[in-house]
Amino acid sequence: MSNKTEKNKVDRLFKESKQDLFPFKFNQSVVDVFPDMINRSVPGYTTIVDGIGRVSRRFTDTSSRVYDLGCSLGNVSLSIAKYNVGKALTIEAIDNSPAMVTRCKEHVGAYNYDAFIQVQHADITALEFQACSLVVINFTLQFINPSLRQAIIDKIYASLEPGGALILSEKISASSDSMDSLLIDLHHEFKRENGYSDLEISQKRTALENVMILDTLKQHKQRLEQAGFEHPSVWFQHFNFMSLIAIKQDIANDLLNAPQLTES
Ligand SMILES: Nc1ncnc2c1ncn2[C@@H]1O[C@H](C[S@+](CC[C@H]([NH3+])C(=O)[O-])CC(=O)[O-])[C@@H](O)[C@H]1O
Ligand SMILES: O=C(O)C(=O)Cc1ccccc1
Repeated sequence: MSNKTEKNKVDRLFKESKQDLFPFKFNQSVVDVFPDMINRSVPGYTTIVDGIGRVSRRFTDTSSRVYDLGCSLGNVSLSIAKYNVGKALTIEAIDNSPAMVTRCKEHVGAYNYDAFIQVQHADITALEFQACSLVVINFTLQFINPSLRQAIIDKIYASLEPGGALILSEKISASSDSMDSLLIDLHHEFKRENGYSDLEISQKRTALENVMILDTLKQHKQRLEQAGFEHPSVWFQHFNFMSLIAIKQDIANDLLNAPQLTES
Protein backbone atom coordinates (compact mmCIF):
# COMPACT_ATOMS: atom_id res chain seq x y z
CA MET A 1 0.00 0.00 0.00
CA SER A 2 1.45 3.39 -0.93
CA ASN A 3 1.28 6.40 1.35
CA LYS A 4 -1.52 8.60 0.02
CA THR A 5 -1.80 12.40 0.05
CA GLU A 6 -1.06 14.49 3.14
CA LYS A 7 -4.74 14.44 4.16
CA ASN A 8 -5.42 10.77 3.52
CA LYS A 9 -2.36 8.89 4.70
CA VAL A 10 -2.21 5.19 5.44
CA ASP A 11 -2.27 4.48 9.20
CA ARG A 12 1.16 3.14 10.18
CA LEU A 13 1.25 4.96 13.56
CA PHE A 14 1.86 1.82 15.61
CA LYS A 15 4.22 0.10 13.19
CA GLU A 16 7.17 1.21 15.30
CA SER A 17 6.88 2.32 18.89
CA LYS A 18 5.99 6.04 19.14
CA GLN A 19 6.10 7.80 22.48
CA ASP A 20 3.58 10.53 21.57
CA LEU A 21 0.89 7.90 21.09
CA PHE A 22 1.18 6.41 24.57
CA PRO A 23 -1.45 7.05 25.87
CA PHE A 24 -3.59 7.35 22.72
CA LYS A 25 -4.59 10.94 21.87
CA PHE A 26 -6.57 12.45 19.01
CA ASN A 27 -3.57 14.59 17.99
CA GLN A 28 -2.32 15.77 14.59
CA SER A 29 -0.69 12.39 13.74
CA VAL A 30 -4.02 10.62 14.31
CA VAL A 31 -5.97 13.28 12.38
CA ASP A 32 -3.63 12.80 9.37
CA VAL A 33 -4.48 9.08 9.14
CA PHE A 34 -7.98 9.15 10.62
CA PRO A 35 -10.07 8.19 7.54
CA ASP A 36 -7.84 5.16 6.91
CA MET A 37 -7.62 4.27 10.62
CA ILE A 38 -11.37 4.33 11.30
CA ASN A 39 -12.26 2.37 8.16
CA ARG A 40 -9.66 -0.35 8.79
CA SER A 41 -10.41 -0.54 12.54
CA VAL A 42 -14.17 -0.27 13.03
CA PRO A 43 -16.20 -3.06 11.40
CA GLY A 44 -19.22 -1.59 9.65
CA TYR A 45 -18.14 2.04 10.06
CA THR A 46 -19.36 3.14 6.59
CA THR A 47 -22.63 1.24 7.02
CA ILE A 48 -23.22 2.85 10.44
CA VAL A 49 -22.52 6.37 9.16
CA ASP A 50 -24.85 5.82 6.19
CA GLY A 51 -27.48 4.19 8.45
CA ILE A 52 -27.42 7.19 10.80
CA GLY A 53 -28.20 9.45 7.83
CA ARG A 54 -31.13 7.25 6.83
CA VAL A 55 -32.51 7.06 10.40
CA SER A 56 -32.05 10.82 10.92
CA ARG A 57 -34.76 11.71 8.34
CA ARG A 58 -37.38 10.21 10.66
CA PHE A 59 -36.45 12.60 13.46
CA THR A 60 -35.95 15.89 11.65
CA ASP A 61 -38.28 18.54 10.33
CA THR A 62 -37.46 21.73 8.46
CA SER A 63 -35.94 23.63 11.35
CA SER A 64 -34.48 20.84 13.48
CA ARG A 65 -31.31 21.12 15.51
CA VAL A 66 -29.09 18.02 15.52
CA TYR A 67 -25.95 17.30 17.56
CA ASP A 68 -22.98 15.21 16.36
CA LEU A 69 -20.95 14.71 19.55
CA GLY A 70 -17.28 13.79 19.06
CA CYS A 71 -17.66 14.52 15.34
CA SER A 72 -13.99 13.85 14.33
CA LEU A 73 -13.92 14.78 10.62
CA GLY A 74 -17.68 15.29 10.38
CA ASN A 75 -18.72 12.12 8.53
CA VAL A 76 -21.93 11.71 10.57
CA SER A 77 -22.88 15.38 10.07
CA LEU A 78 -22.31 15.05 6.32
CA SER A 79 -24.38 11.86 6.14
CA ILE A 80 -27.26 13.55 7.99
CA ALA A 81 -27.00 16.58 5.69
CA LYS A 82 -27.02 14.31 2.62
CA TYR A 83 -30.19 12.49 3.72
CA ASN A 84 -32.07 15.68 4.65
CA VAL A 85 -31.94 17.65 1.41
CA GLY A 86 -34.56 20.41 1.42
CA LYS A 87 -34.52 20.83 5.19
CA ALA A 88 -32.61 23.73 6.72
CA LEU A 89 -31.21 21.75 9.62
CA THR A 90 -28.68 23.16 12.04
CA ILE A 91 -26.11 20.47 12.77
CA GLU A 92 -23.84 21.19 15.73
CA ALA A 93 -20.65 19.15 15.18
CA ILE A 94 -18.63 19.14 18.40
CA ASP A 95 -15.14 17.84 19.16
CA ASN A 96 -12.55 18.66 21.84
CA SER A 97 -9.47 17.90 19.72
CA PRO A 98 -8.18 21.16 18.15
CA ALA A 99 -6.49 19.23 15.32
CA MET A 100 -9.74 17.34 14.53
CA VAL A 101 -11.79 20.55 14.55
CA THR A 102 -9.43 22.31 12.12
CA ARG A 103 -9.48 19.36 9.69
CA CYS A 104 -13.24 18.86 10.18
CA LYS A 105 -13.94 22.45 9.11
CA GLU A 106 -11.91 21.92 5.91
CA HIS A 107 -13.62 18.59 5.21
CA VAL A 108 -17.18 19.80 5.81
CA GLY A 109 -16.48 23.03 3.90
CA ALA A 110 -15.78 21.02 0.74
CA TYR A 111 -19.48 19.97 0.54
CA ASN A 112 -22.56 22.02 -0.20
CA TYR A 113 -25.75 20.80 1.48
CA ASP A 114 -28.89 22.61 2.66
CA ALA A 115 -27.95 21.93 6.28
CA PHE A 116 -25.85 24.41 8.20
CA ILE A 117 -23.04 22.41 9.82
CA GLN A 118 -21.50 24.39 12.65
CA VAL A 119 -18.21 22.84 13.75
CA GLN A 120 -17.32 23.77 17.33
CA HIS A 121 -14.34 23.08 19.56
CA ALA A 122 -15.91 22.06 22.89
CA ASP A 123 -15.83 19.37 25.56
CA ILE A 124 -19.14 17.54 25.59
CA THR A 125 -18.89 17.01 29.36
CA ALA A 126 -19.19 20.80 29.80
CA LEU A 127 -21.47 21.58 26.86
CA GLU A 128 -24.82 23.31 27.40
CA PHE A 129 -27.28 21.72 25.00
CA GLN A 130 -30.05 23.61 23.25
CA ALA A 131 -33.40 22.04 22.39
CA CYS A 132 -32.87 19.47 19.61
CA SER A 133 -34.61 16.64 17.82
CA LEU A 134 -31.66 14.25 17.31
CA VAL A 135 -28.36 13.60 19.08
CA VAL A 136 -25.70 11.28 17.65
CA ILE A 137 -22.75 10.13 19.72
CA ASN A 138 -20.85 7.82 17.37
CA PHE A 139 -17.97 6.01 19.17
CA THR A 140 -17.27 8.90 21.57
CA LEU A 141 -18.81 8.02 24.96
CA GLN A 142 -16.18 5.26 25.32
CA PHE A 143 -13.50 8.00 25.54
CA ILE A 144 -15.29 9.88 28.36
CA ASN A 145 -14.49 9.22 32.01
CA PRO A 146 -17.10 6.60 33.10
CA SER A 147 -18.09 8.68 36.13
CA LEU A 148 -19.27 11.47 33.76
CA ARG A 149 -21.25 9.31 31.32
CA GLN A 150 -24.62 9.28 33.11
CA ALA A 151 -24.64 13.09 33.39
CA ILE A 152 -24.08 13.43 29.62
CA ILE A 153 -26.92 11.04 28.78
CA ASP A 154 -29.18 12.87 31.31
CA LYS A 155 -28.36 16.22 29.65
CA ILE A 156 -29.10 14.78 26.20
CA TYR A 157 -32.46 13.43 27.40
CA ALA A 158 -33.37 16.80 28.93
CA SER A 159 -32.51 18.72 25.73
CA LEU A 160 -34.35 16.39 23.34
CA GLU A 161 -37.81 17.45 22.21
CA PRO A 162 -40.54 14.84 22.84
CA GLY A 163 -40.38 12.31 20.01
CA GLY A 164 -36.66 13.07 19.50
CA ALA A 165 -33.96 10.39 19.37
CA LEU A 166 -30.49 9.53 20.54
CA ILE A 167 -28.19 7.32 18.46
CA LEU A 168 -25.34 5.90 20.52
CA SER A 169 -22.62 3.80 18.87
CA GLU A 170 -19.96 2.08 20.97
CA LYS A 171 -17.42 -0.70 21.05
CA ILE A 172 -18.72 -2.93 23.86
CA SER A 173 -17.48 -5.56 26.30
CA ALA A 174 -19.41 -8.82 26.16
CA SER A 175 -21.09 -9.99 29.36
CA SER A 176 -19.03 -13.20 29.69
CA ASP A 177 -15.24 -13.60 29.48
CA SER A 178 -15.49 -16.32 26.84
CA MET A 179 -17.78 -14.24 24.57
CA ASP A 180 -15.56 -11.20 25.11
CA SER A 181 -12.47 -13.18 24.00
CA LEU A 182 -14.32 -14.45 20.92
CA LEU A 183 -15.47 -10.97 19.83
CA ILE A 184 -12.05 -9.39 20.50
CA ASP A 185 -10.41 -12.18 18.53
CA LEU A 186 -12.81 -11.70 15.59
CA HIS A 187 -12.13 -7.94 15.67
CA HIS A 188 -8.36 -8.52 15.63
CA GLU A 189 -8.77 -10.91 12.70
CA PHE A 190 -10.73 -8.14 10.90
CA LYS A 191 -7.82 -5.73 11.56
CA ARG A 192 -5.20 -8.26 10.37
CA GLU A 193 -7.19 -8.78 7.16
CA ASN A 194 -7.14 -4.99 6.73
CA GLY A 195 -3.35 -5.00 6.80
CA TYR A 196 -2.47 -4.33 10.44
CA SER A 197 0.33 -6.46 11.89
CA ASP A 198 0.10 -8.20 15.28
CA LEU A 199 2.56 -5.58 16.64
CA GLU A 200 0.40 -2.69 15.42
CA ILE A 201 -2.71 -4.30 16.91
CA SER A 202 -1.10 -4.95 20.28
CA GLN A 203 0.63 -1.54 20.53
CA LYS A 204 -2.60 0.31 19.77
CA ARG A 205 -4.42 -1.85 22.31
CA THR A 206 -1.87 -0.85 24.97
CA ALA A 207 -2.16 2.84 24.03
CA LEU A 208 -5.95 2.65 24.36
CA GLU A 209 -5.85 1.10 27.86
CA ASN A 210 -7.37 3.53 30.40
CA VAL A 211 -8.28 5.87 27.50
CA MET A 212 -11.06 3.89 25.86
CA ILE A 213 -13.08 2.23 28.63
CA LEU A 214 -15.83 -0.06 27.41
CA ASP A 215 -19.23 -0.79 28.93
CA THR A 216 -21.46 -3.79 28.31
CA LEU A 217 -24.68 -3.47 26.32
CA LYS A 218 -26.54 -3.94 29.63
CA GLN A 219 -24.72 -0.97 31.19
CA HIS A 220 -25.56 1.23 28.18
CA LYS A 221 -29.23 0.24 28.27
CA GLN A 222 -29.43 0.82 32.04
CA ARG A 223 -27.87 4.28 31.67
CA LEU A 224 -30.33 5.22 28.91
CA GLU A 225 -33.29 3.91 30.90
CA GLN A 226 -32.15 5.74 34.02
CA ALA A 227 -32.16 8.97 31.99
CA GLY A 228 -35.78 8.32 30.95
CA PHE A 229 -35.48 6.64 27.53
CA GLU A 230 -37.83 3.70 27.03
CA HIS A 231 -36.92 0.56 25.05
CA PRO A 232 -33.43 1.47 23.76
CA SER A 233 -32.77 -0.93 20.85
CA VAL A 234 -29.73 -2.13 18.95
CA TRP A 235 -30.15 -1.32 15.24
CA PHE A 236 -26.61 -2.37 14.18
CA GLN A 237 -24.00 -4.81 15.47
CA HIS A 238 -20.84 -6.28 13.94
CA PHE A 239 -18.69 -8.23 16.44
CA ASN A 240 -18.13 -5.93 19.46
CA PHE A 241 -19.19 -2.74 17.67
CA MET A 242 -22.83 -1.74 17.96
CA SER A 243 -25.23 1.15 17.69
CA LEU A 244 -28.33 1.82 19.78
CA ILE A 245 -31.33 4.01 19.14
CA ALA A 246 -33.41 5.43 22.00
CA ILE A 247 -36.48 7.65 21.65
CA LYS A 248 -37.80 10.19 24.10
CA GLN A 249 -41.49 9.33 24.38
CA ASP A 250 -43.88 11.94 23.12
CA ILE A 251 -46.43 11.68 25.92
CA ALA A 252 -48.81 14.29 24.46
CA ASN A 253 -48.85 12.47 21.11
CA ASP A 254 -49.32 9.10 22.80
CA LEU A 255 -52.38 10.45 24.61
CA LEU A 256 -53.78 11.90 21.38
CA ASN A 257 -53.33 8.60 19.56
CA ALA A 258 -54.62 6.42 22.39
CA PRO A 259 -57.94 4.65 21.70
CA GLN A 260 -60.78 6.71 23.15
CA LEU A 261 -62.77 5.05 25.90
CA THR A 262 -66.47 5.27 25.14
CA GLU A 263 -69.25 4.73 27.63
CA SER A 264 -71.43 1.75 26.81
N1 LIG B 1 -14.90 15.12 25.97
C1 LIG B 1 -14.97 15.18 24.63
N2 LIG B 1 -15.65 16.20 24.04
C2 LIG B 1 -15.70 16.28 22.67
N3 LIG B 1 -15.13 15.38 21.85
C3 LIG B 1 -14.46 14.36 22.42
C4 LIG B 1 -14.34 14.21 23.82
N4 LIG B 1 -13.58 13.11 24.08
C5 LIG B 1 -13.23 12.58 22.88
N5 LIG B 1 -13.75 13.34 21.88
C6 LIG B 1 -13.61 13.13 20.43
O1 LIG B 1 -14.36 12.00 20.08
C7 LIG B 1 -13.89 11.47 18.86
C8 LIG B 1 -13.88 9.95 18.93
S1 LIG B 1 -13.80 9.17 17.34
C9 LIG B 1 -15.47 9.50 16.80
C10 LIG B 1 -15.76 9.12 15.39
C11 LIG B 1 -16.76 10.06 14.73
N6 LIG B 1 -17.95 10.27 15.56
C12 LIG B 1 -17.14 9.54 13.38
O2 LIG B 1 -18.29 9.06 13.20
O3 LIG B 1 -16.27 9.58 12.49
C13 LIG B 1 -13.90 7.49 17.73
C14 LIG B 1 -12.78 6.67 17.32
O4 LIG B 1 -11.84 7.19 16.73
O5 LIG B 1 -12.83 5.39 17.62
C15 LIG B 1 -12.49 12.07 18.65
O6 LIG B 1 -12.48 12.93 17.52
C16 LIG B 1 -12.20 12.81 19.94
O7 LIG B 1 -11.41 13.98 19.77
O1 LIG C 1 -8.65 0.28 16.59
C1 LIG C 1 -9.23 -0.28 17.50
O2 LIG C 1 -8.76 -1.32 18.01
C2 LIG C 1 -10.52 0.17 18.00
O3 LIG C 1 -11.01 -0.38 18.92
C3 LIG C 1 -11.26 1.30 17.36
C4 LIG C 1 -10.64 2.64 17.33
C5 LIG C 1 -10.65 3.34 16.12
C6 LIG C 1 -10.06 4.60 16.05
C7 LIG C 1 -9.48 5.16 17.18
C8 LIG C 1 -9.48 4.47 18.39
C9 LIG C 1 -10.09 3.21 18.47
